[in-house]
Amino acid sequence: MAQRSRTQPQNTLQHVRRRSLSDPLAAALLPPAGETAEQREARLRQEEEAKQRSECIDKMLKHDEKSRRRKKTVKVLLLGQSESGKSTTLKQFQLLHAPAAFRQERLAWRFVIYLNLVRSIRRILEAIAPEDNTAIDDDDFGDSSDTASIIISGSGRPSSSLVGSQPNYEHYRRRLAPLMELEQRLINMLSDPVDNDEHEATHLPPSSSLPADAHTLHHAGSMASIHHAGARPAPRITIPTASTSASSSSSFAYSSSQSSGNPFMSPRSPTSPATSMMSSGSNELSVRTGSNWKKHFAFPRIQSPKTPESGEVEGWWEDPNDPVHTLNSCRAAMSELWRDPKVRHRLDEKRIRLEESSGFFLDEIDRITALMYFPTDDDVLKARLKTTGVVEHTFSLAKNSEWRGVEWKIYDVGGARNQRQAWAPYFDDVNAIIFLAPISAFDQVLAEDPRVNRLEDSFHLWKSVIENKLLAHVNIVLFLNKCDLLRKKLESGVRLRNYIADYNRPNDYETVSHYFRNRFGVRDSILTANLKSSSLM
Ligand SMILES: Nc1nc2c(ncn2[C@@H]2O[C@H](COP(=O)(O)OP(=O)(O)OP(=O)(O)O)[C@@H](O)[C@H]2O)c(=O)[nH]1
Ligand SMILES: [Mg+2]
Repeated sequence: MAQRSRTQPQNTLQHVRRRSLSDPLAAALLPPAGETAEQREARLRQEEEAKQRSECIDKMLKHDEKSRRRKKTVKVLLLGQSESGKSTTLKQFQLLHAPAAFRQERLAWRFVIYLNLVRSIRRILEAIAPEDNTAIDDDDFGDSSDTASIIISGSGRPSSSLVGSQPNYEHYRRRLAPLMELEQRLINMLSDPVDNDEHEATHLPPSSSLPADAHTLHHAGSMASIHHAGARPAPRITIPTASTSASSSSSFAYSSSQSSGNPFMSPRSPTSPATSMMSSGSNELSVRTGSNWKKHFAFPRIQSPKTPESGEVEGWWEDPNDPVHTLNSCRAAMSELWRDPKVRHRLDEKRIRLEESSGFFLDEIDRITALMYFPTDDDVLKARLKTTGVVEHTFSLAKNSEWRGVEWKIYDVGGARNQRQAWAPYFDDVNAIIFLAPISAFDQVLAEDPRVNRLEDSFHLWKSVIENKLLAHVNIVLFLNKCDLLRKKLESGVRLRNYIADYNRPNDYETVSHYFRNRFGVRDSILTANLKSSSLM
């Protein structure tokens, strides 16, 4: 055996020498001629060590690659103006992919839903207030600058015939006064849950008073974490505001009081049919909550059974201080108010369509004010809470999904104008952007600036995103959102032609939505270029 092992390398050597005639690499690796037995042994030992080192490196590389694949992260940024539906889209992701966590938090949304309902009631009371005193007393209603979201469209002003002959709604105001006190209490509760730590915001300034770099956030998931707006260095980037960019680049053929060059009809124009356009949520209260608000409210105080002997369930409804009691005691007055034909007529006169506004729960007063009300998935999706700052949500898809092993990070941002400066720092680091444009908003104006049409703002925001060089490598998905509201709006007789003068096609949903699809740039050359550079086309 020993003899064989000594002669075998010589045979191999001869073989290699023969091969080396035609193989330059093999020739370069040939042992030196006249190699002694000791030299050969040392060389073979070195070769063996090198081979082991190489195998070890291969193993490490394979391991690194495996763990890199295991930890692959996809980052998605949700963009769009305020109330475009970003947080709702995120909730839908959560419901689909992390339903257990979503459902665990449902109870926490109870207070947001109550607040939405109370604010709709306040909005009605404001609308039916005597003409010479449209603002409701601060004593009754807290900060009167905070109104619920409303949608107003069409050309109508309140009929002058109503002035002076208004029914007296005083009894509603009297019966519903406890709700106005409750509104403030709910706001305080949401902003200041008892287990908030001292580093989190614990107060609720109206949105108008939020500093431009507001960095306190609310989040919508147990897996959320907070990103302070200033946490990343911002690359140089400009997101033009609609008011500065509207006149120059729009390819929209909107009619207008065109002297300004603004293709959208000005809501202030005396000749515009949009004279009564109002903000969708003027001075909407921004609830600045810390990350603990859901944790605090999500754990129901339910004990079942109440005692070993009884089958009764004990819960929050037995706490006399729970907000549900005030709501429950006002439910009859709320229902009467909402069903009162004169009140509805007044809302129609003022072109206020609360049923299309954010956080609309007026059709479900009885269910929502029930003592044992527990929000459904749909209720949570419908609940409206404005986002301030940027919130990061992390989750993984189901194990059997083709995306298993991939970690998803979704960034939900505030869409109001004073929030948009927080977007840019995320641009250089995301894989995809989902941009939401609510196409039902063609007859609305921004809450932050009632001179700007919401659709116009959305369009210019969209353009500034797709034209942005920093985003040239990013996959951009456009969601034309609130299609259900668009359909309802058109069916109720609101005419797109009144807002886009050279729109001369039918006013049905299919034609209008197709028109918006085109307008939002599926044919846009810049979008095409961006999609090409990101290998999507
Ligand atoms: N009817 C209808 N309502 C929607 C749709 N998408 C969102 N909403 C509602 O619109 C309201 C506003 O949606 P949000 O998701 O809070 O809007 P946002 O873009 O996060 O707004 P900001 O946080 O202010 O930037 C919520 O009450 C949602 O339930 C939709 O497609 N149809
Ligand atoms: Mg939001």
